[in-house]
Amino acid sequence: MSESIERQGQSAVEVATPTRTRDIVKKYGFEFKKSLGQNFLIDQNILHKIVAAAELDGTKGALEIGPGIGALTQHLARSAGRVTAVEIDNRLIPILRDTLAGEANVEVVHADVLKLNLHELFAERFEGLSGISVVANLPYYVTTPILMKLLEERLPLEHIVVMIQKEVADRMAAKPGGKEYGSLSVAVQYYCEPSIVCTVPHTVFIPQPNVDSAVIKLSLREKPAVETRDEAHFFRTVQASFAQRRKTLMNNMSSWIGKDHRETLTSIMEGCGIQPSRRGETLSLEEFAKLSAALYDAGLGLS
Ligand SMILES: C[S@@+](CC[C@H](N)C(=O)[O-])C[C@H]1O[C@@H](n2cnc3c(N)ncnc32)[C@H](O)[C@@H]1O
Repeated sequence: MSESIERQGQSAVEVATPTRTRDIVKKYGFEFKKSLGQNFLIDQNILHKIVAAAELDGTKGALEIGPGIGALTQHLARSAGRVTAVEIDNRLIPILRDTLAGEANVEVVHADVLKLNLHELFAERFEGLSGISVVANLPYYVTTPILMKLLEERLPLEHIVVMIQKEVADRMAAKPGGKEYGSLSVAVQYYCEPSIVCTVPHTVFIPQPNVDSAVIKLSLREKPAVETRDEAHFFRTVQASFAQRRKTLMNNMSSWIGKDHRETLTSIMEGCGIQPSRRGETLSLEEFAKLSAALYDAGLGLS
């Protein structure tokens, strides 16, 4: 269900102002769908910050997920060599045809990004460019599945700069020791170096969401932050360590591996320099990697 629209020239009118956005919405009789996370940005300042963080230039490609009526797309078109914007809502396709009428380097693809073969899309759209980044104001209901798809599919990305719910951004960037640090922090930091670009009040959207937002920049590492014996085992170890946050590492590990292995687990943890009485939320990525490798070598938690 993919449909492409190539554009010619340069559009002059900014989409992301309160008046222009309201005019477009009225002109097309567009009704926002909460179920698709439709909150459109109306603040030029924030758009400039998002685009600046992505470090684009004419040799780079940008993938936008969910262009809406084209507020961010316009800015990307001016900064990147090529832009591909993937939008799920067919009612927005004719609107984008108008608002992006001037942008020669933009292609709109009508699809659900979660169902799209992004490797194929990248080969078709971004071949020959010097780098590709994802830049988006993400629909909040699918933020984590979208980001995990981008990371787990090992797409050749430089940066992911996305507006997401502030609470989720804080969890992604959290360091060990706090209540925000969890398996999402470990998964994101395994693949990327995260930094919060700015926090964003709910007043810069139409309609306004119920939560505050943040722009987070995830710079992809050349190789994962830690070495693992087996990646899937590493992530299973992390999941198990956070299974019940109030429990000690020992209790979480023995629920996963089996109560009859408590002695072995004690000596494995101590061998890694990790006190069994610690909680999962205090372990660094390096410690999770050490623990996973030792369990793996002992044949524990393999399936
Ligand atoms: C938060 S709005 C952002 C709109 C625009 N980029 C802006 O900043 O004003 C999220 C957009 O993602 C689209 N969307 C939601 N789920 C999607 C999916 N699975 N694949 C592609 N686009 C999706 C929505 O229709 C909406 O246009």
